[in-house]
Amino acid sequence: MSGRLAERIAVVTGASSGIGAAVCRALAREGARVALAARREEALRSVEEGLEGTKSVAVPTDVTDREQVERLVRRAEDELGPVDALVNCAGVMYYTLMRNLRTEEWERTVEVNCKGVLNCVGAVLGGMVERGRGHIVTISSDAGRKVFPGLAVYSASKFFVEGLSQGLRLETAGTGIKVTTVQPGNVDTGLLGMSSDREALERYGKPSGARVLDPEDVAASVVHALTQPEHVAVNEILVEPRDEPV
Ligand SMILES: NC(=O)C1=CN([C@@H]2O[C@H](COP(=O)(O)OP(=O)(O)OC[C@H]3O[C@@H](n4cnc5c(N)ncnc54)[C@H](OP(=O)(O)O)[C@@H]3O)[C@@H](O)[C@H]2O)C=CC1
Ligand SMILES: CC(=O)[C@H](N)C(=O)O
Repeated sequence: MSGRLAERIAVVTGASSGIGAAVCRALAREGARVALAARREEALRSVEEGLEGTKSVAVPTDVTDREQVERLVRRAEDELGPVDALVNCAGVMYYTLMRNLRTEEWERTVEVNCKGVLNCVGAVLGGMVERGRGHIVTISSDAGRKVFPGLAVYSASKFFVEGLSQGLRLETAGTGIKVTTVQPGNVDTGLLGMSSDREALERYGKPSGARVLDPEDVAASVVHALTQPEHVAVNEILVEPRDEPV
């Protein structure tokens, strides 16, 4: 398979829908071998079936479970080869007003968006350092740069991802590893459907009417970061709908 990422091996979480699925398709088109991870097995397999002519493996995984994530990376390495790139797309977003105390949704956000990313980074980092190469890309958000009302916990989780990535980048400089965050504004996916706090949704979750991003627009940013020359690190990409700047 030819392409700018030929023979590169990528693990993509959140691969069963939205941005993660688009990232898998874009990486496969560039020739990468892809390990797809998320919890919904059927959706994962249907994304895998749509990948064009590359080797892939679909591994049902809950990123909040460290053992499952370690198993994912072992499967990827056994079936595809040493992992060159991790793309963290798995995430949840709940519109909640702090005073409405949606504590389960707060906890879920921390579990998936913060601990899930830590579990995935922890599972690939040792191998990348040993091999002297690797790229960790995390789908953060424009909410990782600026807090949105109704999204205090979500924004905080994305600030966590930004802080983690900065620290990782500083500590791994000189080891051959690159660390990128992609910070999308609104993207046309099912992410909004998760909120149960009607008041928060009503106040802050209504679409502006502007044309938002497609998942493929975000996937293109991931491919851009992954296809730079060896000495070039694209550390952050802010990509927003033209008519919704924050
Ligand atoms: N849509 C938007 O406007 C924006 C989205 N983002 C970020 O993009 C990322 C992807 O979201 P998006 O594509 O929009 O939404 P989707 O809801 O389409 O995708 C979320 C993905 O995360 C997976 N996921 C959720 N929980 C877990 C878990 N515990 N373990 C493994 N996988 C999990 C889901 O798979 P499954 O349910 O099968 O486990 C799904 O594949 C998120 O991190 C989000 O914060 C950032 C900015 C804007
Ligand atoms: C703050 C936002 O709504 C952002 N578009 C996101 O979904 O992360």
